[in-house]
Amino acid sequence: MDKEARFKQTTRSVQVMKERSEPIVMVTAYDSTQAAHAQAAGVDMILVGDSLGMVMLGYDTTVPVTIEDMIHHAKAVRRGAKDTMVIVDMPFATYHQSVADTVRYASRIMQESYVDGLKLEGGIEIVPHVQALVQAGIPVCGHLGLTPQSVLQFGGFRVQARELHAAQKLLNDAIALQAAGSFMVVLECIPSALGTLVTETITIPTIGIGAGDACSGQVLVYHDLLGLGVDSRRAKFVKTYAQLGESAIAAIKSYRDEVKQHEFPNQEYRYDIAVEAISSVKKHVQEEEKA
Ligand SMILES: Nc1nc(=O)c2c([nH]1)NC[C@@H]1CN(c3ccc(C(=O)N[C@@H](CCC(=O)O)C(=O)O)cc3)CN21
Ligand SMILES: CC(C)C(=O)C(=O)O
Ligand SMILES: [Mg+2]
Repeated sequence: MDKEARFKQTTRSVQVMKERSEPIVMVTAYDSTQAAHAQAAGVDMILVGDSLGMVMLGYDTTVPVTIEDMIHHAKAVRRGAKDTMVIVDMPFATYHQSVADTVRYASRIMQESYVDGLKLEGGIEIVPHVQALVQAGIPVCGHLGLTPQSVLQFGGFRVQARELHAAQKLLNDAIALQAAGSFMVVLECIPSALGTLVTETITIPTIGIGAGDACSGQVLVYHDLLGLGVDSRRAKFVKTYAQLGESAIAAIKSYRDEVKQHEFPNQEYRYDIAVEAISSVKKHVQEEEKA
């Protein structure tokens, strides 16, 4: 992999990318190997999403994901992609208590995993928390539209902000997050015309996932874009660029068959020892048994 110094994006450089209409590419990663893949592919930034609860830990939603889970995976991602901007999701209900608690949780993630910023779901309701994090020097990314930590309130993963009032609220939320000092905002699962309107209205970059092509950048979940999932159910916004799940199953089947048929490990995969050495070992064992 390339050892040359790599340009690492910053809050300022992604702002410039929006101004120059240069698309920002983000992908999720949850461990050091996935992070190394993302960095080697040259993405602009990596998200340690709380989607890790669903794709890595087998939960049905992101609600059970803890601060410890996030720090554990964020540390691994940081080790695997030292030269790429890494953003981490604050997990469920860790920025809804006192502002002091929010700063404490956020500081733990920043200082223990050494990442470059945090992402929080929500709009005007969380503005005091966003302001406190920004005051503490933490780069904050917002997240509007389908905010999966509220899936139990939404009654399922569904397209958001299709009605006038909800669309108006989302635009106001984006403006409020920008005013609170956010450097970027993720727009998830909303009509593409609303993604365009938000991107044109605020000056900070927007990162879309199911929010159309006018956003300043795009994000996809690692497992979705690589076709790693066993579950074939996926959102409309997911484009699958490989079928690695099928490849993995086929490879493990081949391994299984070769072991069962005594084909693996053949000579190529074995270690040698001098014939005299092994016969002396045998002799030694036989003498021990007699004694
Ligand atoms: N693998 C994975 N990919 C994701 O993008 C993702 C996660 N997990 N987990 C956390 C959230 C949950 N997300 C989801 C999950 C499901 C839909 C979904 O099924 N959407 C329907 C909407 C149907 C409608 O309202 O009309 C779709 O068909 O797109 C959307 C986003 C996005 N995030
Ligand atoms: C889907 C993205 C935006 C996310 O929040 C996650 O992966 O958790
Ligand atoms: Mg998330």
